[in-house]
Amino acid sequence: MNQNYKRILLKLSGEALMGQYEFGIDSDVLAQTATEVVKQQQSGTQVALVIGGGNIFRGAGLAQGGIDRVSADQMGMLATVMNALAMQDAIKKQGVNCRVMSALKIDQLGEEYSALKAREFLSEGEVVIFAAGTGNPYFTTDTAASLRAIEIEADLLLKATKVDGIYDSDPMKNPDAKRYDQLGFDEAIAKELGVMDLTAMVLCRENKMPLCVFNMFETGALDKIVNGDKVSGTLVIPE
Ligand SMILES: Nc1ncnc2c1ncn2[C@@H]1O[C@H](COP(=O)(O)OP(=O)(O)O)[C@@H](O)[C@H]1O
Ligand SMILES: O=c1ccn([C@@H]2O[C@H](COP(=O)(O)OP(=O)(O)O)[C@@H](O)[C@H]2O)c(=O)[nH]1
Repeated sequence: MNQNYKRILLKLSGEALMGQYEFGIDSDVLAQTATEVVKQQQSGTQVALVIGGGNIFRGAGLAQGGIDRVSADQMGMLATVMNALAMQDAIKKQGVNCRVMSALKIDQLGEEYSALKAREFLSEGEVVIFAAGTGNPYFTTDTAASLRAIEIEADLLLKATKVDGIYDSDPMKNPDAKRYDQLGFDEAIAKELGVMDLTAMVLCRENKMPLCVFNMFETGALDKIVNGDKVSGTLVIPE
């Protein structure tokens, strides 16, 4: 049993699932990610997931192409449902019960979201994937991840992304950017450090939800973080 975190919420960007492709899902990445999740579940940590949809559709991009923003965001939310179904399958194939709970009603594909039910499923050892973001347009899956982490009373929100933490400026644009090992929400919000959207950050700050940003391609990183071992990543702590 991991001593540090009993229940975690892991946010994966949709783009991370693309792996070597330019669109869609790389089955190797899917299986590797499922293995890391299953490892946590089997060592006694309760794991909930939020997966983005950027590997399929992003509302803002579709809207730029002329689709009404609300419809475009609904398409984005449906993309997160597709990713959730793929991950559910990959986790189940490794012998672990996994449930999709959707913020939009899609009865045949997953059940309607309920925080109380989600907590029960997690307590019973199921992995729970929260699909369709918050269910509302103009939001992101980062915000959905913060909200769900708070609602299910997670001990930690983890954002797995392409970079290995939060820097003082975007490391993809500035090669001299410096990474924080740790910082407070006030500083992250005041400096508008772009790794997570502000709505998500503010929700975490107001509800004292600690956040860890790490590189999802670093094998074993999730395990180390949950066990309190050092990885290159950034911990954002509530003040
Ligand atoms: N201060 C910062 N620290 C770290 N990453 C940042 C920062 N500002 C912007 N970013 C960018 O945020 C991205 C991570 O966010 P993510 O939500 O995974 O990607 P996307 O917004 O493409 O879905 C990184 O690829 C990085 O380029
Ligand atoms: O609460 C939400 C969450 C997501 N989305 C839509 O779903 C898309 C995919 O989510 P996101 O961009 O957060 O995915 P990621 O960048 O993590 O892959 C977004 O662009 C939005 O169009 C939304 O409308 N409401």
